[in-house]
Parts: sequence; C-alpha cells; structure tokens
Amino acid sequence: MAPQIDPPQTVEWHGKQVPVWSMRTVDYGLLLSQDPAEVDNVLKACLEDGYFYLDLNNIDGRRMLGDQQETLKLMHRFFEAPIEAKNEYGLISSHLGYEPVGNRTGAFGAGTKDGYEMLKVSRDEIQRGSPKVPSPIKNNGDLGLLENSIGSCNTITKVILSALSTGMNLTGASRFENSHRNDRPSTTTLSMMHYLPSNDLADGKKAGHQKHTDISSLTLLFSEQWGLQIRPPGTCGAREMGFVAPKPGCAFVHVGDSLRFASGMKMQSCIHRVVPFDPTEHRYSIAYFLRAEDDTMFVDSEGRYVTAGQWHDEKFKAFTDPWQWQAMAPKSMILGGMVEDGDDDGKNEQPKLVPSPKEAKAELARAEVSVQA
Ligand SMILES: O=C(O)CCC(=O)C(=O)O
Ligand SMILES: [Fe+2]
Repeated sequence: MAPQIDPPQTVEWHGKQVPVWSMRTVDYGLLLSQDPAEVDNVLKACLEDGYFYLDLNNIDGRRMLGDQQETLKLMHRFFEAPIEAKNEYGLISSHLGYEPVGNRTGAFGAGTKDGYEMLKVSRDEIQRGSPKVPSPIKNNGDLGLLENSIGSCNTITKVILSALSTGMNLTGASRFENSHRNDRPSTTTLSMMHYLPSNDLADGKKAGHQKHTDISSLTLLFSEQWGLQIRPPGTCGAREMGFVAPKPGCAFVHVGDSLRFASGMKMQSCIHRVVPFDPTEHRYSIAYFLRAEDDTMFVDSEGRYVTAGQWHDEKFKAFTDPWQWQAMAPKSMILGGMVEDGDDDGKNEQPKLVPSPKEAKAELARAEVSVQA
C-alpha cells in the first residue's frame, strides 16, 4: 500500500521521518523529438542531480510500460520455481544467469548480506538468439518477451544518451551513442530482482541491496514498490539518504560511473541502496543497465586510464567480494568517486547490524575457505 507522504516531503521509516527526494521529470516523447527545452532539462538532471523520472505515459513509452507488466508476470512465475530449477546454470557470467539471496553485502553495510535473488539476461546473448536461460523461462516461451523488454529499454536509454550528446555539443564519433553500439561487445544487461520479505530471512542479517553507484552508463529502473533510497549530491558531498517515491507511468533513470567518467566527471553518479520499506512485502524491480562497449576508454575515479570492461570487472568483483575485502578496495570503487557528506541518515549513528569482532573474524575465515574451494 502507498505510504502517507507528509509535507515537507518525508515518510516514516524505522520510527523516523525520512526525506522523500523530489526530482525533475523528463518527457520521453519530447526527448524523441530533441525538443530543445527537454534536452536542456535532461542534461541539467544528469549534471546537477544524476537522476530523474522519465515519463513514459505517452504513445512512444506506453509499450515499454506494457513490456514491464509482462516481465513482472514472468518474474513472479520464475521466482516461485524451485531453487534447483532457477539455479540450473548459476551465474554464467557477470551479466547472465541467476544469483541467489545472500551473495553480496546488504543494505546495512559491513557484516550484513543482501536480501534479493536476481536473474540477469545479457543484451548481447539475446541478440545472438539463444541465451542460456534456466528451464522455467525456456519452457514457457518467455524469450520473445525478454527480447521485447530488452529492445524497448535499449531504445529508451539510447534516446537519452543521444539527447545528452546533443546537450553537450558532442558531434560525430565523440557522441555517447557511438561508444554504445549494439554490435560491439558490452556487459549491457536486464536484471530482474526479487527482494524477499526481510521478516522471512532467517537470521535477520539479510536485507536489501548495499549502498553503491552503478557501473553502467545509464540505469533504467522500474519498480512499483517503495524501498529505493538515494543520496542526492550536495555542494560539500552527497546529502542524507531519502526515498524515491514510485511514480505511476514513470521509470527512474540514473547516471552510473561510466557516463560520469565519459563526461569528464561533469555528470553525477547516483549513490543509492534498497532497504526493506515494508518487512512483510515481496519487492520486485527491473533494471536495465546500459553499459559502454568493453573497449571504450576513460579516466576512472582513481585517475587511471581504463577500459569500460576493466572498470566493470574490477567493480563487479568488489560488489561480490566478502565485505572484509570490499573494505580494502579503494573507496572510490563502490561509490564511483562520489563524495559523501556525513552519515547516510544525517547523523553519527552506527549501522544497526554490524557484527561483533568475533563474528567478523569467523566470517572472514569462512570466506577464505569458500574462495579457496
Ligand atoms: O532494486 C532496485 O530498485 C535497485 C537495484 C540496484 O541498485 C542495482 O541492481 O544496481
Ligand atoms: Fe544499483
């Protein structure tokens, strides 16, 4: 059920009033015509905020909203299947396959685990026509639907890229679209996520999705449910965590590291996480990660000249590392070099689920054994 939003925009969560951040809305139909005011609007959103709502409730966008509803039905069917069927091939590559709950760090940071399972389908694989997908999808003729969804998301994100190139006066080969060509290998993927009710997750230490910025150039995110939080950039560093209210007919779009780097650090990479808003609820989200061609070069947040493929592989490893190793990676890796101002909740509070030193040591020993295995 939609929660009550009180003016000024806040919502009650964990016994506190938490901000609900407002943001620009960009009209997809106007972007398609390169409407000068809308090009300016989307450019400002990416330069100043790093995110915006994309209004798809028009003749050009509604088919994607339809694909989203069909994809949601597919997700319900898939995630209800037995774990053996879902995990038939496991995670085949970083951008293709199934990942069970608890594989990564969770919403409350060090010592916690994530609370979602995920199925990813790579754009390159679906273009080749025979992606390796588990039998609950293959046996139900769902591949056509996934191709439609991926195709729609691909078009939408490229329309946005094109408007951004125009807004930044980029021409010819330097336009952003030219480093996101369909026929060149990339880790672009559609990711379907199911967050389990945190009340059901046995030890209480599994919840949500850790704070991060995305590897991608642009992320097109659909969820009808609460739980996504962002830290808007401020003049001294990102402000406190607040919710993104789901908006009917709209997707939430945000800039990831690759576009921030490709723009010479002018655009903001969006710091975000997912928390259990309602601990009794199953939450479903669909994210399309448009990523640059693997061999695109840019200067990363550590000042290194790297390829998009290398940035992806290093950051993906950091995401999936045990938190003790994650803590040793450069801070700029998980947050793409974005600077924070103070704590997530605006004051000096310890995360609630930090393990004792004894628990941490035992967990590190377990992680070392499983990596060697
Ligand atoms: O589930 C969501 O709403 C966001 C997921 C996310 O941040 C990600 O997969 O990178
Ligand atoms: Fe993300």
